[in-house]
Amino acid sequence: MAAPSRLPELALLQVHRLVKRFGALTATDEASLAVHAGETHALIGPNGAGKTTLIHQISGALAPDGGGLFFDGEDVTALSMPQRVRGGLVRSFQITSIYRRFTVLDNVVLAVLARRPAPPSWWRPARADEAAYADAEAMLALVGMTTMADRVAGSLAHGEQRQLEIALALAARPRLLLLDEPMAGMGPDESARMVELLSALKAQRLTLLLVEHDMDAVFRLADRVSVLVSGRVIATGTPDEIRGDAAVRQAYLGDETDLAEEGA
Ligand SMILES: Nc1ncnc2c1ncn2[C@@H]1O[C@H](COP(=O)(O)OP(=O)(O)OP(=O)(O)O)[C@@H](O)[C@H]1O
Repeated sequence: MAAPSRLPELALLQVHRLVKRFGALTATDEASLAVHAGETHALIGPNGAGKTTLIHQISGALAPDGGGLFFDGEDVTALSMPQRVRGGLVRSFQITSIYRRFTVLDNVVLAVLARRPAPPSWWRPARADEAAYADAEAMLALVGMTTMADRVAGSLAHGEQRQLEIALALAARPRLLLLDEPMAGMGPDESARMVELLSALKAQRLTLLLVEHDMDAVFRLADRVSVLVSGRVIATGTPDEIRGDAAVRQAYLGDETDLAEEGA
């Protein structure tokens, strides 16, 4: 038998010909995508292209109508969201359980304790669990919130809350972190801080799949970019390859200058 001309692509996450229909609308139309371990992969596309719908299927919030999802080689298509989270496939900003009257640090400690299947010391005050506090402090350091540890979560500004949400997601020990529009609703200063935070995660080689409209951030952060148009991935490549791709430029006609100028 002849040897294959190419080894199959090794991916941490493989999205294979995924289909999602809403009535007559095909929101995900045989979309395929591979996210490699350790990379920052951005998913971009015009409004209504199906980015959020695709992320929801990857996280397990929505069941696809066809195709499959493979995480670290395992078919996870039929797994529930909690099962995926336990396996390390975690979406940030799905966690709405910020306890507004608790401190920032206590919020992260609770998230650290929650990931333990059966904590042996569940009946002891959380303060007693030094390891959980050490873990939580390390996560706050990673998201740049060490100096905010003792603040009440309800007093945080919008951008700071999103930083905290990333710390909470990190507490689940993700192997792949899905980020749906992390800069949404942020001003320039908050966006710059979020880019810094994501750069820190990238430096740790955490695998990231990022949906973002801020092209400047996308082209600065991403190792590879996939472009979704009408539910289909029409191109995947490095930021330079994507910027020069004729089909992508065509799809982004209205935003062409954005693509050409940002991150250049
Ligand atoms: N629950 C739903 N029921 C019906 N149609 C839906 C539903 N969710 C999304 N859609 C439709 O599916 C298509 C893709 O939507 P989606 O929100 O995934 O796109 P998007 O690329 O994330 O858009 P945006 O960039 O504007 O956030 C749109 O036409 C949208 O109206």
